[in-house]
Amino acid sequence: MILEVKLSFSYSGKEVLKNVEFTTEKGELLAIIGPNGAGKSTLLKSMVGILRPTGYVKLNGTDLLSLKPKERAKLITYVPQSSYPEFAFTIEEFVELGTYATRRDMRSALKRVDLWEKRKEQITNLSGGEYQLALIARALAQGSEVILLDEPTSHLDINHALRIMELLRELREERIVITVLHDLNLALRYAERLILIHEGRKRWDGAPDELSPAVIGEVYGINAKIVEVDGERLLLANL
Ligand SMILES: Nc1ncnc2c1ncn2[C@@H]1O[C@H](COP(=O)(O)OP(=O)(O)OP(=O)(O)O)[C@@H](O)[C@H]1O
Repeated sequence: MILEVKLSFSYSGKEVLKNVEFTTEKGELLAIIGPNGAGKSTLLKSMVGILRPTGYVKLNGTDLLSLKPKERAKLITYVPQSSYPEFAFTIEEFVELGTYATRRDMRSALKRVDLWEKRKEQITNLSGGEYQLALIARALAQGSEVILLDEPTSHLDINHALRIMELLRELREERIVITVLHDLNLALRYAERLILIHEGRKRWDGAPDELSPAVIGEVYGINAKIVEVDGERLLLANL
């Protein structure tokens, strides 16, 4: 399974995504990093067809952007940045809603994120972290080959954040998983590949081990240092 992407996008004349090009495959957890306003969400929304970019998103040679929305939705799923649900569904209704999920898909997705026991509860009763897990379960139930996540660990405590990263690492064996991450240390630790976006362009692309503090420092406008602790690379930063 191979995904080839080349995209540009403008918001009413202002180009915010400038010919961003990359290829990824199943088995590689790909993290998109970059400062606020760099174009990361725009990239994901363009890939899933919420926005109408120019370029292509080819899955095994088929351009997903040329498919009808219903057909596209079976192949690529987007987990948005968590915003609080407005309607009082139960968790199981929420996961089934608007997807092609069967009851069996729904059950296995909820079990996978540890929400099966709570399935009869109202979605509005969940904590921020549990709601994020429900969003991910909904995407899993959809069963698409490509899953895009926009900052799945924001608002989460360290325990939930690590659980989600472990889940993504597991999922990347079965699907193409691309996630926007703000937490660079989570990205360094869990991703196998990083793409750094800056001012709408791809600024850097490579393995976390190869990312230099100088590039991070320049793009984020900080003094960055990478130290090694117990074999893991950790980013330290100050202004
Ligand atoms: N609806 C919109 N109309 C006009 N400009 C927009 C719109 N949404 C985003 N932008 C602009 O596009 C650029 C990229 O925004 P985007 O949300 O993709 O950045 P991001 O990297 O995801 O940022 P963050 O990390 O803060 O979520 C920003 O300059 C932003 O102001």
